Amino acid sequence: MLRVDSLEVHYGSTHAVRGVSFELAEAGSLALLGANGAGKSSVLSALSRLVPSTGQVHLAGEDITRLPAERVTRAGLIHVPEGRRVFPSLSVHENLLMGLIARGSRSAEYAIDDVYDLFPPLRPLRRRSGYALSGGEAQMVAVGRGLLGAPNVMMVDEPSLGLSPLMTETVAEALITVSARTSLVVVEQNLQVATRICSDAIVLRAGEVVLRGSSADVLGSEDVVSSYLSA
Ligand SMILES: Nc1ncnc2c1ncn2[C@@H]1O[C@H](COP(=O)(O)OP(=O)(O)OP(=O)(O)O)[C@@H](O)[C@H]1O
Repeated sequence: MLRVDSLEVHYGSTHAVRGVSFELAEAGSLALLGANGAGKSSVLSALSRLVPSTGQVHLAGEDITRLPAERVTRAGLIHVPEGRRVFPSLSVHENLLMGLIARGSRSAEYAIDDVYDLFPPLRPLRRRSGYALSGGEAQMVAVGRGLLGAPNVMMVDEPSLGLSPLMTETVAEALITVSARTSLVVVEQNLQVATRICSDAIVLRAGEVVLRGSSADVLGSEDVVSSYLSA
């Protein structure tokens, strides 16, 4: 579903992503792990064309390497960014509907009611403004908005960041449900959460892939600990 070859990102003299390659099968799920500054978010930003990069990216067989950001989204590579980016002056319901713009003419995978079923706490909040949401509520809206964009692949950056253990659990359970029918790439600092959501994982250190395998194997590896301790 997604094939990434030899991805490179430079910010001036900082070489943030160094030759990263991976493949994600249909309905596959991949965690991108690593210490602060390892390059995880830069991989997602490069794939969604928010930062310049070199390398090749294929989505569902289509070469999307040179497409501008909005066409990448319309092709179905949907980025749920760190910090959620919920529109403060729109209601929960309106924020969710914004996801439909990304869907374009592709057929719907999820209806808005599916999103409320996935995140029941959002139902009574449908008229509440974005600015009045808690971090967890905003994260549910951000993921729901992504799903309404009919993702071929949804990339979720730090879903548990700043959330309570209970809210982390709600979001993780929802993403596990989503992973049964939607391909996922998840950047996550919380190793346990990431490896529960995703069947496979890669570990980045200083922009390079240093470990890849099933989530169980990666979690059991001693290298993963050292990767987290040394950026
Ligand atoms: N816009 C930018 N301009 C310059 N340097 C950047 C920019 N964004 C990231 N970097 C640098 O690129 C490297 C990789 O950062 P990135 O945010 O991709 O890492 P990360 O693994 O996602 O880290 P974190 O978990 O802290 O978000 C870091 O050295 C960071 O300082």
